[in-house]
Amino acid sequence: MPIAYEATLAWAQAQDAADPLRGFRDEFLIPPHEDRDSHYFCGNSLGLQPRAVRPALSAELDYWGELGVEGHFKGRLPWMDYHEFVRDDLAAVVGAQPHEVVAMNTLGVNLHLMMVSFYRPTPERHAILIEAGSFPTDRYAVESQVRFHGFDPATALIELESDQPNGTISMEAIERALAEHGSRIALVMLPGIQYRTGQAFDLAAITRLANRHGCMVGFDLAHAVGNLPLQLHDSGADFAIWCSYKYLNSGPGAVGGAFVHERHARTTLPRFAGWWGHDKTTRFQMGPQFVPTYGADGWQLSNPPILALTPLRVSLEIFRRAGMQRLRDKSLQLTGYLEWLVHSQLNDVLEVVTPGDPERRGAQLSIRVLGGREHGRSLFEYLMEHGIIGDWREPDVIRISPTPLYNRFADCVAFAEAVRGWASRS
Ligand SMILES: Cc1ncc(COP(=O)(O)O)c(C=O)c1O
Ligand SMILES: Nc1ccccc1C(=O)C[C@H](N)C(=O)O
Repeated sequence: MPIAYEATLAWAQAQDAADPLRGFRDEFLIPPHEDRDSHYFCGNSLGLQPRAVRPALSAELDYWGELGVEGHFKGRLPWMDYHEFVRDDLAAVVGAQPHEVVAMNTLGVNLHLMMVSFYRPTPERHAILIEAGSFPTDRYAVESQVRFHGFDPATALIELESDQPNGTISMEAIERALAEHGSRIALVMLPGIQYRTGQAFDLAAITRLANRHGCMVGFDLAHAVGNLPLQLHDSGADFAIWCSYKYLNSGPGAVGGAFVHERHARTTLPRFAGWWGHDKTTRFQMGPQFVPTYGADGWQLSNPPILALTPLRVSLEIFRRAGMQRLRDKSLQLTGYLEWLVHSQLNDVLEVVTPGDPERRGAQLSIRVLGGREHGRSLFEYLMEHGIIGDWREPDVIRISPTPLYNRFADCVAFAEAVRGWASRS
């Protein structure tokens, strides 16, 4: 049953007190503003630090200090197999089989590595479908891959234009693009959640459509991982990639991730190879012949950065305890409340860009200030000065993302009060 929202701090605090996930907030360091906690709505850009990260890092440094090279084989979690210690929890977060996921590299690097295998252009079929206004890395990566294969981005890059209010894209638009260009599209490469609009896409429906036209399908899940419960295996996508510094709270520049569907686990498609992708039972025979490990692990190049994987391991333990579905349930309430506050209290100054249907969004609301960009910048700066931490995306959007692990209903009230303070300033 929908909750009857109220705009008061007392009501919000009562919700926070009754929240079954409320204890998780204490597991994070909340950046202070003056002498209090800030209202941190920027988990869509850089998630907060779990308190358990520092001691876990310290433990690895101790192993290194005490064991040296022996740390690869000894210690509580020997470094040799370290990426495997995050595998099951990562698979649970993205809805995959454990051998379909690997934590490695960073998002942009993984996007390129995946395209090496899954963008196999031919003269007849060499186009890539991507959304117009995509995150720059995605645009640069697909364009550079097209050029790398000797094709011309002017014809080989098909950018899906928004056909709905506020820059969002309907399934019908995707259907139309595939009906028109499907036979020449080699790869459909779309986001799980679009970074600027906050729109969530139906991965399974897109994959079904694309497969009907014989296209490979990959998803950039930077803004979806740890935000929406995903079912990557069931979606049927060929691959997906993501970063871990947003909702996964694994720290600036954290180790990213990749999903490769089980049907490609033994693929003979080309890939860029390195020794950590080689079958681990024979890796140390040091032979010249590359024999890829079954599954996503076979795309690894290097032995993993242990100090960088540690925060991911710690963070994923938190996700295991919280559970993606419980996080999503709270997220629906929190973001629904924030949206309700904007619509009912602030509609003279703000409009929400993100779709109103909760199934078509995650935690993030992209908000536009009525009256134009300068008003938007002014509100954004006012919010930051008052300890309401969101982010600004050109040309005119403020992104506010209440995350269920550490945000409270009371944060949403603080946001609304700050907007009112800005609107009524002299
Ligand atoms: C959608 C999207 N793609 C790509 C990137 C770039 O990722 P990285 O710098 O980790 O390669 C980001 C932001 O980090 C992003 O939001
Ligand atoms: N790494 C950063 C460093 C500085 C400022 C932003 C970022 C981001 O990651 C932004 C994020 N990807 C976004 O969706 O805008």
